[in-house]
Amino acid sequence: MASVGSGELQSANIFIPQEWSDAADTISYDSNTSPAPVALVCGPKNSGKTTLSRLLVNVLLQRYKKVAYLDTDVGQTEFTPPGLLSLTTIDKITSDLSIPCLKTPERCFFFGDISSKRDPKTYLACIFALYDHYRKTYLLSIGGSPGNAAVPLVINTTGWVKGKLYLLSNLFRLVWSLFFIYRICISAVSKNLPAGAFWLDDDNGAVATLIEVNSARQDSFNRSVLVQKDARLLRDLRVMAYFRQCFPSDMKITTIKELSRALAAHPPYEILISSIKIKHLHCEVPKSEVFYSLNATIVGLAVDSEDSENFPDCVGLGIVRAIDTFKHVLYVITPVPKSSLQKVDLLLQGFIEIPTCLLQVQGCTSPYMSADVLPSA
Ligand SMILES: Nc1ncnc2c1ncn2[C@@H]1O[C@H](COP(=O)(O)OP(=O)(O)OP(=O)(O)O)[C@@H](O)[C@H]1O
Repeated sequence: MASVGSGELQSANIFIPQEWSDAADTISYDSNTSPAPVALVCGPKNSGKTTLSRLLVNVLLQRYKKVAYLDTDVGQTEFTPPGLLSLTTIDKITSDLSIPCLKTPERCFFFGDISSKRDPKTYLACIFALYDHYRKTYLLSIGGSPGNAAVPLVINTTGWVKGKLYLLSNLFRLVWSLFFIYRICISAVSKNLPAGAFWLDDDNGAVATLIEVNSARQDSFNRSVLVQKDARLLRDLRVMAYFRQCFPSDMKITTIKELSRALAAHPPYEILISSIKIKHLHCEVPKSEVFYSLNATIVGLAVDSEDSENFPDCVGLGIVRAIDTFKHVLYVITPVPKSSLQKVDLLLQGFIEIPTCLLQVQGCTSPYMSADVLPSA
């Protein structure tokens, strides 16, 4: 396959400095080794980790048919709505490095929060389960053979802030087949991750190559800086883009008001309460309050694992539209296809919320969005 360098992969509003290009090309020069490379991108919040990860995926797709992407950034997810930890395979180069797009992950868990803070143990365990899935599917079964059959892995991490070093170090240690660690730095040294292989114990030999690059954005003094973004707004947009998928793409929904009304009018799925389990993550809810807490919220639609050691697979998100306690039925809106929905037997509730802007549309009465639609508890 003819190869173009990473320089040719940049998009209009994204600037790829030479340093980034060279760093990204390293992964493809060294890719003749077996097994396929595993690269992890880390650095401070808003330093460009996601943008660099997308560039790495594009560079790898010039050499490999498929690239796996392990998204550990629950607050700013790449291919899913927020609150999910996922492993996705990609087979097409992204033409615009500045925008995320929704994709159906190969494996996905509902973590149910936008940060690992509340439950770092479960967070790391989910990531390890996803990595293990990658390892068993793509490293062990194919024998790690180089070439088109091999599937490299890019891991994007959550923005590093002081106090979270143990979490990142543990994550690095879990992923034993790491080849490259891309560490993005900014000029304000105190905000950077410690230099060198900070995650290794003294007696643990370093195997991964550490590649340090500066953030691409510079101020007028040529200092590498962070680009602030409105994380909450971006999360709300991802949730709305996700539920927009409930409707055909040619249906005219261009404003929040139109989406809100379309969701209010959308026929929900009926789920018999007796056919599912309900689990609240990160908090305990008294039995008598379970339905009150579920009503008009976002839930993870999951398939309970028979093996209690495993996390339940999540097939997507749903909005609990209403609950009829007399009929023992839950009404759920979701873009998940019926075939996948039939396997769902567990609803997971966390802290992922319906965007306020969707609930506050003029003419709709929150949380039911409009009158005369469905009975509720
Ligand atoms: N090379 C670049 N050229 C232009 N803009 C960039 C570049 N790198 C990052 N940005 C912009 O900076 C902002 C932060 O980038 P990005 O989302 O990649 O950072 P991040 O480190 O992944 O953030 P987070 O810590 O929230 O996960 C975005 O608006 C992005 O478009």
